[in-house]
Amino acid sequence: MMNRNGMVTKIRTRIRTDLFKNNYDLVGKELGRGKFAVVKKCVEKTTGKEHAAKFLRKRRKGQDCRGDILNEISVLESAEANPYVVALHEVYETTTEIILVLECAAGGEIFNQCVADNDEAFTEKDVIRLARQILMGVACLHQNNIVHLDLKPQNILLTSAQPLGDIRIVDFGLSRRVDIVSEVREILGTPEYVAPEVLDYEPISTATDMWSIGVLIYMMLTGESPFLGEEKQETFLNVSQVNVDYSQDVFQGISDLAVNFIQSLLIKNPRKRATVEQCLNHPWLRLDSLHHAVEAPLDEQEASQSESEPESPVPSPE
Ligand SMILES: Cc1cnc(Nc2ccc(CC#N)cc2)nc1Nc1cc(C2CC2)[nH]n1
Repeated sequence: MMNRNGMVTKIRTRIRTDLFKNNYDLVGKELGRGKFAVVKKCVEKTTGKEHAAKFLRKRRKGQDCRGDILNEISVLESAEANPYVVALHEVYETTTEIILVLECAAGGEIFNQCVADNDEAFTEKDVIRLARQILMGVACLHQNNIVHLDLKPQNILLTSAQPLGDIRIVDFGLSRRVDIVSEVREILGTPEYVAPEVLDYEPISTATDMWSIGVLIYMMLTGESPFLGEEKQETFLNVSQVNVDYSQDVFQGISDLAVNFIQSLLIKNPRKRATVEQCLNHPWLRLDSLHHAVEAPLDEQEASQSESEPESPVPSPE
């Protein structure tokens, strides 16, 4: 069943009402905290396996938000077959909260690598591999007519940071089914990463996520947030005017194909933006396979080397 703004309230997962703490021990410090949720690492008593418990308050600002939480669960269920969307293990309910027991991605947020200094920063080859995984996860959502609406470096986790593992897309608290939702009632997401149509209260679509992916890849390659201003208003203006710095200062050592990939996404008109399928076919993502190609004769290698990118780590912000 779907309510007025495209949120599903029917789910397959059994909601347990026995005590979460009978089956799990909470360990270590908090993993994350939002306005209405806190995430803590926990260990399942019967298996010793680590999970992440997301405690979601059912009542927010005096409103019953149980339907929103069931929507998040339903989105996780629809992507359960995709390896790059975080897996849902169990669900518990108390009088005040719903607890999602989720797969634990031990490597944490890619945000930390985006802002890391040189030796821990991503190489372009790392970013190509991780970008492909992000796109395959988002493709699964878009094929189910679901938009994430909060794609940002804090919501892309790693199974392992050293050695660099695989990504997991998390936090479907703002997700919507696009076949129902065409208008945004309030500004969703984080200003630095949201598409112009969200700021202009215009219809959202799968293209709204593609803009955010453009911002994500820009940050993973350069360590800089393309639209971030001193104040929120400046950030909004930068997004609305698509003020992006593609200069050599920011992109030195990064391939032209990578820049072209980002430019195909940071486009104001949503209809002109690349779709997730078009991104998965972009030559930049095949650059990585070039490095494994049979060694070309030296003169061809030097020629191709000028287009493709050296192995140097991407620059961190000054
Ligand atoms: C090691 C770790 C470190 N930092 C975070 N941050 C974080 C980011 C976004 C959200 C927002 C959400 N959802 C919650 C925590 N999550 C971690 N592991 C998780 C976190 C999770 C599931 C998603 C909670 N599995 N493994």
